[in-house]
Amino acid sequence: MIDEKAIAAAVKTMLQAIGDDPEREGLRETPERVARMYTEIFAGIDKNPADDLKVGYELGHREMVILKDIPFHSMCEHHLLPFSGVVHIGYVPGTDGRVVGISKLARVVETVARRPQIQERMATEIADAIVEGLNPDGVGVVIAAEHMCMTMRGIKKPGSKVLTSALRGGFAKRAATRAEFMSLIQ
Ligand SMILES: Nc1nc2c(ncn2[C@@H]2O[C@H](COP(=O)(O)OP(=O)(O)OP(=O)(O)O)[C@@H](O)[C@H]2O)c(=O)[nH]1
Ligand SMILES: [Zn+2]
Repeated sequence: MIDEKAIAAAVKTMLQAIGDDPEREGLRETPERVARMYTEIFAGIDKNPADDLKVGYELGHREMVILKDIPFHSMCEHHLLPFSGVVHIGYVPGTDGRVVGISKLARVVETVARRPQIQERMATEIADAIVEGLNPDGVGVVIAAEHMCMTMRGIKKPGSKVLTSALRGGFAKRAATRAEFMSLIQ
């Protein structure tokens, strides 16, 4: 449960600590506003992303399904600055041929993005949620993102892209499955 009062108090302390005046007109409502925003952008903390996959269909489909270029914004847990980009997800249904509504894959992305994150773990959590929720033959996740902590501060390398992946089941075991996925998401 997100404690908006505690967030607002902390933001007020931080504004004072950077030497600004939290009582000046422009900042007076900022602590509460940031608290409401945190409730929105960290809404995935207590959720199990596999729950997003409960509504499925046994279509008997046994070929690869891909949803690519799913846009997301998340917050890097090191600096609490955004990192943003796209996720590509592919899976091959299991022996029951169970598939989910395509939007449910994007819901999994939303759930894991709305936590303090690192990009590697985000890929892992998406892949593991699909394994748990769908029991597929295999799943592949590739994420390409730009990190504000590397563009607006620190090393300042705008345009540099971080790529991470997580492969499970047939995507990890079979080079041909992996190659099919990688060529389709290009
Ligand atoms: N592996 C990984 N690293 C990340 C991610 N997001 C941010 N980082 C890195 O986290 C690291 C934190 O490094 P520190 O040395 O503790 O912090 P810092 O002094 O602010 O580091 P600089 O960014 O190099 O200035 C940095 O190298 C960031 O680039 C991510 O999603 N995955
Ligand atoms: Zn960072």
